[in-house]
Amino acid sequence: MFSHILGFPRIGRNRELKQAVERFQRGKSDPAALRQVADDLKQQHWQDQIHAGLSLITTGDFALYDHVLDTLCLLGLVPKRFDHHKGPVPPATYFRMARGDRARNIPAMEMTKWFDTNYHYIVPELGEPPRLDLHLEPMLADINAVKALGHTPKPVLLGPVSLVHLAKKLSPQQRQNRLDALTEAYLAILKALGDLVPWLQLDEPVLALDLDEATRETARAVWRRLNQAGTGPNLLLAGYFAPYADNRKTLLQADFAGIHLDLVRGRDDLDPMLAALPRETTLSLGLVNGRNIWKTDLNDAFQVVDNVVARVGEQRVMVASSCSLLHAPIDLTAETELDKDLVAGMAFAVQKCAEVALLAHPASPERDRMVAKNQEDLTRRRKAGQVVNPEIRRRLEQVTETDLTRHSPFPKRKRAQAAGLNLPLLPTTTIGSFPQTKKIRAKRRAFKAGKCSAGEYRAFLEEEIRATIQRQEELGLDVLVHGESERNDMVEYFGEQLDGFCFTQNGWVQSYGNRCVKPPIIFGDVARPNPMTVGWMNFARSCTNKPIKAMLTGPVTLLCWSFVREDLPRETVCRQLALAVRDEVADLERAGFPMIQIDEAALREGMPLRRVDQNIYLAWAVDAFRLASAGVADQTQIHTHMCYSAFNEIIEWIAKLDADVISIECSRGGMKLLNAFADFAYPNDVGPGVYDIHSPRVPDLAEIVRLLQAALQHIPAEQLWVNPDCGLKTRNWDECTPALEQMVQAARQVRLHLSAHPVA
Ligand SMILES: Nc1nc2c(c(=O)[nH]1)N[C@@H](CNc1ccc(C(=O)N[C@@H](CCC(=O)N[C@@H](CCC(=O)N[C@@H](CCC(=O)O)C(=O)O)C(=O)O)C(=O)O)cc1)CN2
Ligand code: MET
Ligand SMILES: [Zn+2]
Repeated sequence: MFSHILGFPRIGRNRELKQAVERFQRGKSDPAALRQVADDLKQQHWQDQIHAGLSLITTGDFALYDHVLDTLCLLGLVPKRFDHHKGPVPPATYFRMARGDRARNIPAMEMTKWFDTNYHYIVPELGEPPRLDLHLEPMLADINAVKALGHTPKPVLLGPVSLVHLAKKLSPQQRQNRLDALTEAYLAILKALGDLVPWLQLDEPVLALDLDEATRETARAVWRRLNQAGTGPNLLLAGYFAPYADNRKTLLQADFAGIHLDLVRGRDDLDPMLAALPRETTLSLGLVNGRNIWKTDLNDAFQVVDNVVARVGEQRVMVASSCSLLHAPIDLTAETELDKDLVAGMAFAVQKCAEVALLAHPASPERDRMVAKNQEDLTRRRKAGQVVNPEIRRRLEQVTETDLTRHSPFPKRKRAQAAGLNLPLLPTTTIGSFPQTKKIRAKRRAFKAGKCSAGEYRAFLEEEIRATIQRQEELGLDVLVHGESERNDMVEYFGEQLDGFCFTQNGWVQSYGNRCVKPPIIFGDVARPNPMTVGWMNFARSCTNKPIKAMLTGPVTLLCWSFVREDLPRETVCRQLALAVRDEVADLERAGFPMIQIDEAALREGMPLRRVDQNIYLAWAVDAFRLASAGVADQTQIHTHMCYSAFNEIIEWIAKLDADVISIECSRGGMKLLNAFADFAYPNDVGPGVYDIHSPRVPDLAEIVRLLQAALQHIPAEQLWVNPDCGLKTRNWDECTPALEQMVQAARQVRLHLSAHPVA
């Protein structure tokens, strides 16, 4: 029986990739040095898979920045503005596509969420007629490298249907035309692969989405053509993150030699798939969860494998991870500080490879022993301390609708807040974080390593906060923030102060390009033993007479950006988090903070991919936000923030959050997002981002004025706030100071214009 994973994490055990990419971007290394790091990492990942005992070794899953960007480069699909004509895309151009170019004033390609994960991909631009120019050398080199190790490579390629579906908006004709061209390109790839490898994994993650009949029809035609190529490897179609559900029929009609099932998210697919499976088709059983850090229940998994083998025969079964392991940290053995009972229940990428390999073993005493050990480990984890907190469970039972509802409706609150705050029209503010400089990170590392005392660390951060506030005063911003310099990450920082969480030392996961996160682990009931932010906020307030907006992360985002226990419904864990945030909000209000921002950056991302599941999620997610935020008096202004959010379909739910002010990412889309707000007559205040913080490029005054004027077409001036798209932690001061100067200047200019031309 074949065993394989859908992809391995790319960053390296010690984030070698991040360091190498940053060195290259700073001009401190050359393409050869960068390539050497990439080659070493790939070798390591193959060795990890070989060592685990997997029978197919995955290639083509590595990327220096993003795998969608790599696919575009493999196909030669470089947008015109990057001025690349023919030949392999050099690294400098590759990174320019991802990050833009400040010196040459070339905007970056867009980046957005990869399905419902915290990974971000580069959005393909296929608006210009494609000039396909295949560069298969890296793909073939990897295949040959694995062969040279004496193993069977299984290359992965993002499929044409998904590539076009994920691209920036195309007309139906453009879509068809691009698909036709891509199909030819993929046929050429199959031809080039010939009989070099037995399988090619063709990823078509769009199968996790609700597709209309026309899209399915086109997809089927494309896939059939690839499958009828008559040359090249067998195609193993891989979808993941949701059941295929009503896309199943299309898939079955496309003649794939193999079909992968995500049996973590799509267990319901299994029986109907078995019932309808063509006689020759191989099934890949995705039994090991690529999205979480808990061990697989091997007893349960073997039952599935044994059943399927009994039905279709061993020859036609593979075992696999549910999706790519990109979303998991790399190696549990690096974690020496975690509670041993909890560790007994965990598996990171390397351990998951071993689980998959084991699942391909035929029944034997050895296998029985491994399963027994697995069951013992799972029991040990279940019994680990602190899992149940009776007080929290009691409090949650007592929550009523009143706890989820503000005292007065928004118009009345708005008057009460205006009286206390005295802000100008179009108030200017930021989203919370200011640059996390090397200096700040180095100090935190020294503190965590015991090389700097708590007092020294505190004094250092207070100086950072004081300086950040002074800079904001100099910039003339209306509502100030403390800058978040004390936070390693907006989720990890709160997790560290809550019961029920534990932390890895090195459990990094790629979020985009060189940026990684270290998601905390929620293993037990969540409770907040002490205030988490009040001390820093008080200090910030002592530095200025201007209003300070206190800064929290909301319950849904804490949930989505953590690894979560699986013995309670997510909804319940989320409500526990909401209670903890609610207590913090109450403490901040009592301490006299009239503005509190509760970030829900992940609210949209956490939405299930299938429409049938969405309303259930949105209902509990919105309730969790309300539970966290609604306990305050009318005068207290609740802000929230969301990034990368396609809101059009969920605007009613956004309104139900009933935040007094919402700031959202908008600038790259030229305020198009605001159509939804205008069409729905969104009642509360809105701060559409007017400055793209994801690029080092500094916007000019006219550009921001234009965006503000566009926003005023949709949102009445009385409801409009002025702010960047997101936090500034990834920028440096040289980038964000001039950008914020322009932003404040633009707000002043538009205010003047409004007072000279009052709207009737
Ligand atoms: N969880 C989460 N998800 C998110 C976001 C977010 O902010 N958090 N933002 C959106 C975009 N995604 C992002 C993800 C990560 C980063 C980011 O800046 N990550 C940092 C790491 C942040 C961190 O946790 N830093 C720690 C540890 C830093 C570190 O690496 N320290 C070095 C030393 C640092 C030095 O001397 O330079 C070391 O230990 O070796 C800290 O500050 O304490 C990075 O990759 O560089 C930004 C945006 C969406 N998803
Ligand atoms: C990813 S959303 C970021 C919100 C947070 N308050 C910040 O400014 O960094
Ligand atoms: Zn954001």
